[in-house]
Amino acid sequence: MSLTGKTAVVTGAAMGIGRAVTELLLQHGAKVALLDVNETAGKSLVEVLDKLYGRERTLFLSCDVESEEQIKAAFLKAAETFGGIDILFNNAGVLNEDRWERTVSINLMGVIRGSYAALEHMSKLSGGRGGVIINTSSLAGLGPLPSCPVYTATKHAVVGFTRAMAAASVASGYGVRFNALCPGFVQTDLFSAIESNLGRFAHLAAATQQLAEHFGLVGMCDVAEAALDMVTDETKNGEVFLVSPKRKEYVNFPSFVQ
Ligand SMILES: NC(=O)C1=CN([C@@H]2O[C@H](COP(=O)(O)OP(=O)(O)OC[C@H]3O[C@@H](n4cnc5c(N)ncnc54)[C@H](O)[C@@H]3O)[C@@H](O)[C@H]2O)C=CC1
Ligand SMILES: CCCCCC(=O)/C=C/C=C\C=C\C=C\[C@@H](O)[C@@H](O)CCCC(=O)O
Repeated sequence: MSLTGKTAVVTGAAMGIGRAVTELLLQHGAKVALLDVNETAGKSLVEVLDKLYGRERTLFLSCDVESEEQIKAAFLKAAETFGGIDILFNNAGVLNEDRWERTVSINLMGVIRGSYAALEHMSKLSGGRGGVIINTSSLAGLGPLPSCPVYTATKHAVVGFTRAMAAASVASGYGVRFNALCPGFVQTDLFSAIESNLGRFAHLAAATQQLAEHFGLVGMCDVAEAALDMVTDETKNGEVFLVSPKRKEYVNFPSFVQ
């Protein structure tokens, strides 16, 4: 699928992985609505992107994915400004084992809120053109990170939600593909702040650091390219892309169908 003229919405777009994927989508010709709760970072990023890609191709919208109302308003604004929505990158996420209910609300419920709001614009059943939704999970969505059980649970849940929605979309005729991105450790603010966000598991910080050293850091470009692959390859639906320093591959899950 060519991205020229396509419209994307990216949550958590102001920094880190969301920013990298936003830039790659722009480089490939898409128009991007950048949604983030951090207005300062979002607005200053859009100023930079406007100069590189043109003012008419970017739009910053202040949006907290914990709020269904804010998500709906932002998606409506994006669709009205750009003429529909073709791509959603549900990426906003936090790691905070102390404020674990908020972690569930952002990492899992934010993905659900975003997906359902996007379907109102993207589903062929509601007059949309179809398209693709990519949800950011993690390597912690495939195996446990002992220092952050709630974060691990949200990321496993994102994988399950994505795969079930992919099947539901086919069965319902939405015309929307759903795929999940599972990166290993990436050097971002979320990663740098681990030690202060582990709550009752703070004593496992050193072990997590050792695990990160064992795995190594994934390059931001590799993560963004994996997301792009799942956007542009129209054969990919219900797929999960694992991106670690040693492995860049679609995950094979066991089949329980006889
Ligand atoms: N950094 C890493 O090692 C990995 C990160 N991930 C996932 O990637 C995603 C992005 O994380 P990073 O780029 O590392 O983090 P980051 O902290 O660099 O960026 C996260 C962005 O999301 C925004 N955000 C946070 N809460 C929000 C909310 N309620 N509503 C809207 N925006 C919100 C932040 O303002 C920020 O711009 C997350 O879902 C994270 O769990 C997955 C695997 C590895
Ligand atoms: C605590 C920092 C978290 C930073 C953000 C994040 O999501 C990073 C996750 C990175 C790595 C997670 C690794 C988990 C590893 C093991 O559980 C391992 O068994 C996973 C194996 C998956 C596979 O089948 O290869």
